[in-house]
Amino acid sequence: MSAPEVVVFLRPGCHLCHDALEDLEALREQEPFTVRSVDIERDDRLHARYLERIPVIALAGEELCDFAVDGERVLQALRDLRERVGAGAARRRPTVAPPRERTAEPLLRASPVPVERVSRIAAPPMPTAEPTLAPTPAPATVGSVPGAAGNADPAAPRLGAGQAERLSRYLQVLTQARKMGRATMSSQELSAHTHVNSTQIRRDLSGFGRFGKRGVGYDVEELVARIRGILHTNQRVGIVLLGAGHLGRAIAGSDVFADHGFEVVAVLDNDPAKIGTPIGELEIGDVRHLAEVVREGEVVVGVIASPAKAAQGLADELVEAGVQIIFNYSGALLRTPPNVAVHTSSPAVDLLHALYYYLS
Ligand SMILES: NC(=O)c1ccc[n+]([C@@H]2O[C@H](COP(=O)([O-])OP(=O)(O)OC[C@H]3O[C@@H](n4cnc5c(N)ncnc54)[C@H](O)[C@@H]3O)[C@@H](O)[C@H]2O)c1
Repeated sequence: MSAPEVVVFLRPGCHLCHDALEDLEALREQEPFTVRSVDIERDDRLHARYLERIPVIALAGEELCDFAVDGERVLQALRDLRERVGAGAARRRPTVAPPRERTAEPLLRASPVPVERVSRIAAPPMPTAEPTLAPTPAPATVGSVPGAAGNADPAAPRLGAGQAERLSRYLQVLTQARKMGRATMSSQELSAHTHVNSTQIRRDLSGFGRFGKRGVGYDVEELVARIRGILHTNQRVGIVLLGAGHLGRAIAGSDVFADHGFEVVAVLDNDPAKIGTPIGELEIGDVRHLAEVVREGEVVVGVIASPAKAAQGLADELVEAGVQIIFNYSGALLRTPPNVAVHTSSPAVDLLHALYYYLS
């Protein structure tokens, strides 16, 4: 019997696919088989069918696993196939001519897809420098940072809102890990800290090149740089902080924003007793100079850390000054034009979420 053929549906640049080929190579020490790579990008039907699951590993027309090689499953399927072929050969033994032994059925035999024969398993070309995240349809996209667009990575793909949100969470955890002196982090660990399952994480990061190393994990430094490039936060983003009270002082004195490339260019308040006094490395400015500060400091984000009753007025002034992203700590329900993104921070939200699962 000639060696059965395992088919791997993949695309170039997918590091999970590359890992799968390496894993199959290792399995060949335990069972004899050949490997055929099929590039799904050469066939629309295969692309539509497998894009979200690559690498998909198949044997004799049956899909065995996706995202990664399940070694046990593949070996078992090979053994089963060997037995089936052996039994078939035994049943046909009375025939005069020795039967031509069955080999594994190629999946999608009629497919016109040109396939690449891999006699020795070799890694497919891995253009790791370019992100290959599939662009998501326009309505769910996240706009690039106004005012920082000149610095945006032109090669970075448009991300869906969910993808951008998850990448921001990965970045937050990885940045913290880096601060704590960590050089690597596994996808399982990233999953535990972000509450995103590790398959989703691997899928999100698979277009970023080969950052993960089996048994070692992601290189924290490299991945931080790469995600920041994709999220366009590898450049300075100016912030104006409104309200120099307890919260304003805490923010100004911490690196909560600085860690991610945000620079607090000014802290403004309306209390004459506070104006002109130091806060962090700055001096508290007069909120009446807001428009000027936004213009000269190339401010992109306005952070409201005032009492709720002052928040709408401050939001109006930010919009008037041209700011399109407002980070609202006050909890006030703000009315803003549709082109302005308001993010309201409430520590209670995450707790409410956690409580729901605890109680139900
Ligand atoms: N989301 C969170 O995690 C979180 C945490 C703490 C506080 N908060 C909220 O943040 C806000 C600030 O809390 P705090 O404890 O720092 O309050 P605070 O009273 O200590 O400070 C508020 C500051 O805003 C200034 N201010 C008032 N009106 C202003 C105006 N029109 N323009 C500019 N400055 C003005 C005040 O002079 C004061 O310095 C509150 O709305 C609070 O509920 C949110």
